[in-house]
Amino acid sequence: MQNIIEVNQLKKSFGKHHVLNDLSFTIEKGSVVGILGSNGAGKTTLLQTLIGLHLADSGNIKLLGETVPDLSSQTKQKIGYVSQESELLSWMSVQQLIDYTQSFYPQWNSSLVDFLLNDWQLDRRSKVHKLSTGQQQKLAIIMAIAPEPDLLILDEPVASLDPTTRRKFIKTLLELNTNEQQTVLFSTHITSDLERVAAKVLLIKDGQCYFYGEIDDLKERIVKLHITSSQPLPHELAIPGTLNITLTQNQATVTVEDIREINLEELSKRLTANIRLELLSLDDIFVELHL
Ligand SMILES: Nc1ncnc2c1ncn2[C@@H]1O[C@H](COP(=O)(O)OP(=O)(O)OP(=O)(O)O)[C@@H](O)[C@H]1O
Repeated sequence: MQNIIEVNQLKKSFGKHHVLNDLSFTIEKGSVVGILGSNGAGKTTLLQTLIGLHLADSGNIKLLGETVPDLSSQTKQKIGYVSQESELLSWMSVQQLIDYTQSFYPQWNSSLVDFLLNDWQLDRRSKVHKLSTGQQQKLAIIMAIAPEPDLLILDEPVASLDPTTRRKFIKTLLELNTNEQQTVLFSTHITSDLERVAAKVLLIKDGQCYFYGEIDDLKERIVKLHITSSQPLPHELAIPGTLNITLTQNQATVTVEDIREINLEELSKRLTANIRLELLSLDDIFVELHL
C-alpha cells in the first residue's frame, strides 16, 4: 500500500512552547483519517506544517512521495486544503470565485460543483462577503473537492455547518472515497462525525501521536472495568495501564489503556472479584484520556 503522508519525528515550537514533539505517523492511500486532540493540542499546527505553511523545526514530512516544503507544482495540484477560517476572495461572486479557482487546476469536476451548489443551497450570484460563515465554509469545501485531489486536508471542515449539511458533507466525503483513490485527513472535535466517516483516527496528546489506527481497534483497547467483590478491595489494585480509577470499599471502576495487556481471569482470581467489561464511545475515550 502506497504511503500518501509520512511524518517522521516532527518538531514544531512557537518560542518556548513545544507544540509538536517528535510526532510520527504514516497514512496509506485511500484512508480517511480524523485528527482528534484537545484545544491547543496542535492539530492546526500539524496540518499547516504538512502543507508547508509553517516550517518544521526538525523532522521529515513527505506528501505523495515528495519532501515538504519542496513540493513540485504537479504535486501541489494534487493536494486540496481547507483552513479553519476560510480565506476567500470576498469581493467576487460565488461563480467568479469558482471560475477563478478552476483556472488553476487541470482537472475539475464541474458536475460535482453543480450538484453541491444546488444541494447546499449556494447562490452563484451571491457576493462571497455576503455569505454567512457556514456558507463560506461550504464554498471553500466545494472548491477543495472539485479538483478531485489525491490528498484532501481539512481543518475542522464541519465546525460551522448545521447538522443536516454536516451529514451531507460526510456522505459526500464517503462517496468521494468509494474507490479508495483519495486520501482524506481532517481535524474535528465532533467525535460522532468521526465515528460516522473515519475509518481511522489520529490522536494527538502532548505533542505526540498517542494513537493512530482503526477506531474499532482503539475501542477494543481502551475499556472500562467494573470490579465487584464480596470483600474489601485492596487500596492499590495494581492493574497495568490504569488511566482512571474510582474505588469504594468493594467496588472499583477502572479505565485501562490496553485491555490486551491484562489477563482478566488472573485479575479476577487475585482480587476475588467479578469483572464486567464496558466498551466506551469515542467521546468517552476522549474524556478518559484527558485530551
Ligand atoms: N503562529 C503562532 N504563534 C504562536 N503560537 C501559536 C501559533 N499558532 C499556534 N500557536 C500555539 O500552538 C498551540 C497549538 O495551536 P493549534 O491551533 O495548532 O491547536 P489546535 O489543536 O488546532 O486547537 P483547536 O482545537 O483549539 O483549534 C496553541 O497553544 C497555540 O496558541
